[in-house]
Amino acid sequence: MDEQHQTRRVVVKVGTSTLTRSTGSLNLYSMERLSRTLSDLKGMGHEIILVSSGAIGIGTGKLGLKERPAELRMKQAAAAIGQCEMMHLYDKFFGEYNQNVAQILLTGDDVEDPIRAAHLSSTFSALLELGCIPIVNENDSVSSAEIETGHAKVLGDNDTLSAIVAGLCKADLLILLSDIDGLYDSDPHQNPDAKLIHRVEAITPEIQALAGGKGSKWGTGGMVTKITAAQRAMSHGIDMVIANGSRMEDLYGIVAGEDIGTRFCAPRRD
Ligand SMILES: Nc1ncnc2c1ncn2[C@@H]1O[C@H](COP(=O)(O)OP(=O)(O)O)[C@@H](O)[C@H]1O
Ligand SMILES: N[C@@H](CCC(=O)OP(=O)(O)O)C(=O)O
Repeated sequence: MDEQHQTRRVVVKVGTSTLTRSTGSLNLYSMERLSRTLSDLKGMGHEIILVSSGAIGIGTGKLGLKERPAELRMKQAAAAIGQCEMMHLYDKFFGEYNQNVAQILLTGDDVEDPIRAAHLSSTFSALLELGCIPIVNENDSVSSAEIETGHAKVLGDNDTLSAIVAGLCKADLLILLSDIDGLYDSDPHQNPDAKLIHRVEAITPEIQALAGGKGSKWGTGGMVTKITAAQRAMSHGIDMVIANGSRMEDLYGIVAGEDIGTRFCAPRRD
C-alpha cells in the first residue's frame, strides 16, 4: 500500500491565531475549512484527533473585550464561555459532514496519573472505534497551571498537550497548525530574510536557540513550545510537522508525507 492510501492516526493541533482574527473575532472561514478537511481525511480512512486552542480567545471575543483578560479568574471565565462556543461551532461544522465530535478537557494531573492516563487512552480508543473525532483542549477553567506562565507544570500550552495526546494515542503523525509556514532560522516577524527549515532530524541546542516567542497577542508559547512538543513527539517515535493553518488543503499533502512546512523526523520505529 503506498503512503497516499495508508491509514494513519493523525493528531492535528490548531492555535488561537488560526481560529480567531487579529480583531479578536472568530475566523469562521478557517474553522469551517478545518472541519471540512479533517472530515474528508477521515473519509479517506484516517483516524483524526483534534487538539484545539481558542477557548480564551473565543470567550474574550464573545464577551466583546478588547484584550485577553489579565486576571486569572477572568481568563478562566472567558475559557468556560469560549470552550462552549467553540464546541458548539465544531459540532455544527463537523455535523455538516456527518461527523460526530467529542470533547475531552485535560489537566496535567490527568496525564501524569497512570490510572487516569490509562482511562484516557481507553476513552480515545473507544471514541476512534466509534468513528468519532475527539476534540481536546486544556481544562483552563479548573486548572490555573495551564494558563499561567512561570509555574512548574506538566501541560502549560496546547503544543505540549498535543504531543502528550499523540503519545497516549500512539499516533503516527502530529501536525501543528500555526500562523506561520514552519520553523525558520529566525523569527520572520523580526527578520524578513528568515529562511524556512524543511526538515529537522534531531532537536539540538542550535535548533532550540532558533525558537522565539509568540507572534500575536492571541497566541501563547511561540516556537519554543512547538520545539518542546517536537522533542516529546519524536521521543515517542512520532513525526511532527509545523504548517500554516491558513492553507488547510496542505493537510492532505502532509498526511501523504509531502515536503510541506517543517517536518521533525522521529527515528524509525521498525
Ligand atoms: N524561529 C522561528 N520560526 C518561526 N516562527 C517563530 C520563530 N521564533 C518565533 N516565532 C513566532 O512563533 C509564532 C507562532 O506561535 P504562536 O504565536 O504561539 O501561535 P499559535 O497560536 O499558532 O500557537 C510565529 O508567528 C512567530 O512570530
Ligand atoms: N487552552 C487555551 C490555549 C492555550 C494555547 O496553547 O494557545 P495557542 O498558543 O493558541 O495554541 C485556550 O483554549 O484558550
